[in-house]
Amino acid sequence: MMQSHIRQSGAAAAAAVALFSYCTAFGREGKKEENGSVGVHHLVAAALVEWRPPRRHAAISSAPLTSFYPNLAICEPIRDVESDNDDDDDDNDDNDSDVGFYYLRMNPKEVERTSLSDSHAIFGALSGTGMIERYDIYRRVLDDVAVERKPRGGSSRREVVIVNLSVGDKLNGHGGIVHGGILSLLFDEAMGWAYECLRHEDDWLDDPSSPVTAVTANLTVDFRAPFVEGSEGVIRVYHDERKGRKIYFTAKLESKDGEEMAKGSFLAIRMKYL
Ligand SMILES: CCCCCCCCCCCCCCCC(=O)SCCNC(=O)CCNC(=O)[C@H](O)C(C)(C)COP(=O)(O)OP(=O)(O)OC[C@H]1O[C@@H](n2cnc3c(N)ncnc32)[C@H](O)[C@@H]1OP(=O)(O)O
Repeated sequence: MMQSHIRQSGAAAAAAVALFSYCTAFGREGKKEENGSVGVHHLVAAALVEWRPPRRHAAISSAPLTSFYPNLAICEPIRDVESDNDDDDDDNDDNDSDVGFYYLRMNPKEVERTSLSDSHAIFGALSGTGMIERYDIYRRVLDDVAVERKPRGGSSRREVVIVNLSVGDKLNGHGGIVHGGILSLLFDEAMGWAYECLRHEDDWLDDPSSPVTAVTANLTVDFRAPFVEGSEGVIRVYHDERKGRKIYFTAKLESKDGEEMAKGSFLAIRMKYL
């Protein structure tokens, strides 16, 4: 109802830039700039009790609340990125360009695995100043029209999750360059969230009654450019294919300027007994 749509065709990059710019325009403490231009309306999830994401995130994560972790987010209309894209001519758009989506921020504290802050690598031991300073996960949600048009079956490549992240100066390999193992970790986690998001889609699991816990069986990362300490970036995870228990993903890490810093491919396998 209140959701705005980000145009998929030609505007995805703009959306990402807007998302990134917006996320990084505010401090980690979530202070909103005076006279900030984003998000005037908000819906608060009724079930939200303990944790509320800063408004800066809510502004890019408009969502009609669904049964999918219903207490994850405060919802506000997303920023209208179309206004940043005036080159687009509405009259000339074909139907496909009307397909829309928005991003919904996920809350790790709602999830048993990631809420184990003492033992979780990203949200626990390696979280903090100089280390993983930000790891904000957003599920990409299709609007109603897009859902209707979404290809069914196991081989529809699409972006599932993005992660807005920042890494400090204490996780390097070479001086000033973030350790490749750390980047692999960041990729691996992002893929895990993508899997979790997919498996909650009604039509996605061919056999919902079978075990749904998945683990990473294979992870390959190509490092394209040094990700320097103190950098911010965005990981985009794409679901490529599903073959029975095997789920294939690819991902890329983009710098703040949109440069591809690394890309990864993943195979997650649903376990037999968990
Ligand atoms: C909003 C909510 C957010 C939630 C937020 C939480 C998210 C939560 C998500 C969890 C994601 C966590 C993200 C961190 C992910 C880790 O870090 S997990 C930890 C690291 N990974 C592990 O410990 C896995 C260890 N390995 C294993 O347990 C087992 O080898 C596996 C992967 C379960 C496979 O064992 P298996 O089921 O016995 O496999 P098997 O029947 O032999 O083979 C099945 C198929 O897979 C193939 N295969 C098996 N292994 C491989 C391989 N390494 N390479 C290629 N193919 C393979 C086989 O060839 C076979 O293929 P088909 O013949 O069917 O075509």
